Amino acid sequence: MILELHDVAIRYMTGDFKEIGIKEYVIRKLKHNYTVREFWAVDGVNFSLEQGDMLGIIGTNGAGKSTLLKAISGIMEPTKGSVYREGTIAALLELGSGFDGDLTVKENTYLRGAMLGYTRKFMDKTYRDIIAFAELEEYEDRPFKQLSSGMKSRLAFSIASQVRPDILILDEVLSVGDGAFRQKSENKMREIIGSGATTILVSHMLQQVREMCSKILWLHKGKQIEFGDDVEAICDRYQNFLDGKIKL
Ligand SMILES: Nc1ncnc2c1ncn2[C@@H]1O[C@H](COP(=O)(O)OP(=O)(O)OP(=O)(O)O)[C@@H](O)[C@H]1O
Repeated sequence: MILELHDVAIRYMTGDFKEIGIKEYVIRKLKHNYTVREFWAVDGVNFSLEQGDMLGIIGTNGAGKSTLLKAISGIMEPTKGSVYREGTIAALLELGSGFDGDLTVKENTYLRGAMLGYTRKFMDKTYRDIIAFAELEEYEDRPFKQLSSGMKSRLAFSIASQVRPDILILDEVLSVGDGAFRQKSENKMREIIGSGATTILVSHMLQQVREMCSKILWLHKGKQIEFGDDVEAICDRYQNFLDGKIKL
């Protein structure tokens, strides 16, 4: 067992103090219309993964997929339940975030490596491969903010995939970048899966999920509809739901 989620639920508070700021808070308090609404974006998710699994998370917009990934990667604590993970974890969420625009591409690469728990020595050894894979040799001494968004995601993908985490989380990563890079990143993903890493992928491209994943988690409005290794059957039912043949 490399990852286990037990009854995970995540609540967002909307309109609370943190979101609206102090001025608005005081105004609303004085007018007696300060209300905080709670919203459960993820509610009651249970599943576990073994080493080498590739999980595909599917569900329509707002199903809770990205929110769940944040809890899995540790960016967010679940409001209820628990997430147990083993080994190193690298998450490619909101590509390009977590970088410092004013630092160079090289500095950012080392920084990201350190955030993933890798030593300077390891990064010295891996750095050239990271830059070569991202095809950013000409940019290594430029400030990160000068990269195009496609280049930023290439760098993020390259770092996460070259450093070989035990668990790799990808949020729609394979749909960014141009055609040539997409092919290259898909091949890299297969290599990572082949090497025994556990991978989690969120994708709206059902065909990609069918081809690459060994397990499927289907979320709808925060609830877990299905989880299992019968990829074809779950994807078929999800497709039927998308086509309006199944109601939830
Ligand atoms: N910071 C936030 N505060 C309040 N509500 C939020 C916040 N972030 C997300 N939500 C809500 O939580 C729900 C789940 O959002 P999430 O981004 O996890 O969905 P998703 O399945 O990844 O969607 P998509 O496929 O559109 O990317 C949505 O209804 C969204 O509006």
